Amino acid sequence: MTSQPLLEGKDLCLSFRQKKVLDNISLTVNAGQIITLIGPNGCGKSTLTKVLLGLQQPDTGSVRTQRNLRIGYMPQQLPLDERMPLTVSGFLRLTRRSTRADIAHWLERLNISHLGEQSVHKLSGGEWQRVLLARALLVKPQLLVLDEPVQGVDVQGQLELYQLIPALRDELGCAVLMVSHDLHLVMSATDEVICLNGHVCCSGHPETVSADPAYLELFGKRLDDGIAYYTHHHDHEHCDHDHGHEHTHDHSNNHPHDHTQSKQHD
Ligand SMILES: Nc1ncnc2c1ncn2[C@@H]1O[C@H](COP(=O)(O)OP(=O)(O)OP(=O)(O)O)[C@@H](O)[C@H]1O
Repeated sequence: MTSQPLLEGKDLCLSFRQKKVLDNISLTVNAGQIITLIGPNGCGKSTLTKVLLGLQQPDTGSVRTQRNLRIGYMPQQLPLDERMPLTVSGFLRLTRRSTRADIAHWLERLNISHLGEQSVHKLSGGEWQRVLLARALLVKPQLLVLDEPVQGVDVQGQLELYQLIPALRDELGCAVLMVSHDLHLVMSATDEVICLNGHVCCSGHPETVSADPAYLELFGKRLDDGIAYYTHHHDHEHCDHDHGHEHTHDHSNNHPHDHTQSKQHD
């Protein structure tokens, strides 16, 4: 029996001042799946995310979500009024139906318990990202939507956050839709990649996308320039070689896809 998708966007088009930002994009998010949208700056990743969340109307196309779907959204930016005194715990209590116990749980799970009474205006970029993630988790999401979750986070912190995402998916049984600039950083944390540049350039398992001519056209130059990149070594077995979607992972510890050892410099 196949279950209904959590979310389905069909033939989405959107232009801003005659510039086509979304060009006939369709995508489906199924329960438990981690999907990553990648693409260069300004290619429409955040816009697509907002359209899928119903925060932005498409010109044409449709979005269908499962009834009463609980979505935890971590936006790219959340401007706060600097004049408003607000602690981290106070900020998280603004989330609907959040309890003190849930807040304490997520602060501890994300290793930021020590920040509970700190002013939200005095946090580092990486700390703020974790607070925003805690806020998204407090709604007990069936779908977690993360727009550039590692923005302002140092490289070690980025690796930790990307290792955390599949673990959170397993703990909550939720699906994840996230936005990233860097396929090689996220490839161990994602089941499917959708590479955008207005339209969908290519999509599929991260290994497949990283070798796709359309992906290399967009990102290949970066590798030629000699910037550090990752080689991904599988620690799991694929059941379906043709489609590459079904695979079993070893989730026996908190870091189910620890690929940090495979970092290679060009
Ligand atoms: N509300 C808006 N009005 C006009 N133009 C917009 C609006 N929102 C986004 N754009 C434009 O649409 C394009 C896509 O923006 P979007 O934020 O979706 O890109 P992105 O892929 O998320 O970029 P980045 O990686 O830099 O975050 C950009 O050229 C942006 O300037």
